[in-house]
Amino acid sequence: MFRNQLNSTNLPKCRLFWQLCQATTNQIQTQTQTQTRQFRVAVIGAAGGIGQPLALLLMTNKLVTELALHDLEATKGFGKDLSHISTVCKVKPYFGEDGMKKAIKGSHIVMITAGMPRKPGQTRDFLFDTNGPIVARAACLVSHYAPKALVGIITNPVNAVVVVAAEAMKQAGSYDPKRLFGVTTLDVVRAEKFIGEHMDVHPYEIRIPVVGGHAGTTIVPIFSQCQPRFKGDKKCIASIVKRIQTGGDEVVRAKAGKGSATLSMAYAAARFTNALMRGLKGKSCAPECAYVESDVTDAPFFSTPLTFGRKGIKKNHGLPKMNESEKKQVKVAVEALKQSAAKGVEYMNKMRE
Ligand SMILES: NC(=O)C1=CN([C@@H]2O[C@H](COP(=O)(O)OP(=O)(O)OC[C@H]3O[C@@H](n4cnc5c(N)ncnc54)[C@H](O)[C@@H]3O)[C@@H](O)[C@H]2O)C=CC1
Ligand SMILES: O=C([O-])CC(=O)C(=O)O
Repeated sequence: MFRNQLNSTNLPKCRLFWQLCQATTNQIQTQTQTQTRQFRVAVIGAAGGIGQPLALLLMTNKLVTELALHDLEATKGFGKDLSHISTVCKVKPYFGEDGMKKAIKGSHIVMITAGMPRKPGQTRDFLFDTNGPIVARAACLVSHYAPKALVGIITNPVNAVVVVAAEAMKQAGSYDPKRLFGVTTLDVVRAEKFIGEHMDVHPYEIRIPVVGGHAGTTIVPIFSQCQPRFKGDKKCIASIVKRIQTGGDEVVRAKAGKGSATLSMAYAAARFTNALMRGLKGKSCAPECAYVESDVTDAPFFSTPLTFGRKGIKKNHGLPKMNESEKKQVKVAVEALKQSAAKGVEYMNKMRE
């Protein structure tokens, strides 16, 4: 409105007055932008295949004020590159062992993508021995240096390393189950894409909960709750469910030894981070599924639709209504997830000994 007034034809034509008005408008716009852009987000593993495009997407998010980029590899080069993008977001590159602590300190959100991706023929579980300790250390540092931060874990195997993170935080003295998330958004993104293609509907219009975990049959898309209503027979549903469950393998095969999903994952992680930030700001956002500690099933961690608030999870919406076939799939997922959780706990108990 103020801007419209300034642009009004009633303004005196005096040049100096006009320049002053313009300067004030710019100042107001800058202040408004600065006031709405207020989160420091740390990306751990930032130089990697997911980390770089995730940093780029976050750089363009109006809610991010500062991006802390950490990797064992140098982040200075691509950090400098990003810092030339004309948004008000500041870029802070960190590297090396000590850098992780500095990147985490003061962050409102910490997205962990550090660790090995799998190769053709490997399961996500194969990565546990390598990635478990990386996630444990990052979680421990969050517990010490940013205990109020919301933490999104992308690193695989999500089903087990999120439990490792929880145990590491408990051992470090500060763990809040409302603030720790295994990022399963890529499963939802894939479901929206594949269903959208099948129904010839824009993927943005598809809403479907994908519950459970993030590996094979632990990924359970609830087609009976798909909106708009899914059009297709049982055989068709089974084939799309299979494609969602093996979407990761599809990409790993196509990349033929050069890693796993990176760009689609960065898109999914940026969407998830945006939902967390909207929650922190007290703004509304459609529920997103994530793998969190819960008592919704017998598995200690389970992905269900969540609404976010200023302290992380505001509401866990629990399991959606399901048909008999979906209930059976959830049962299978729960058994597998109980084992993954036990593996995470056992690992951290051994570390303590
Ligand atoms: N949750 C999900 O849906 C998905 C998870 N992933 C997982 O994300 C992880 C990362 O994948 P990419 O980015 O493709 O791998 P990448 O190998 O391209 O990048 C990983 C980065 O982590 C860094 N790193 C390793 N140890 C570190 C440490 N201790 N501290 C800081 N940085 C460290 C590496 O230097 C590297 O730059 C993998 O475990 C992969 O399986 C991948 C796709 C989807
Ligand atoms: O499959 C992998 O290893 C990476 C991943 O989690 C996915 O693409 O869903």
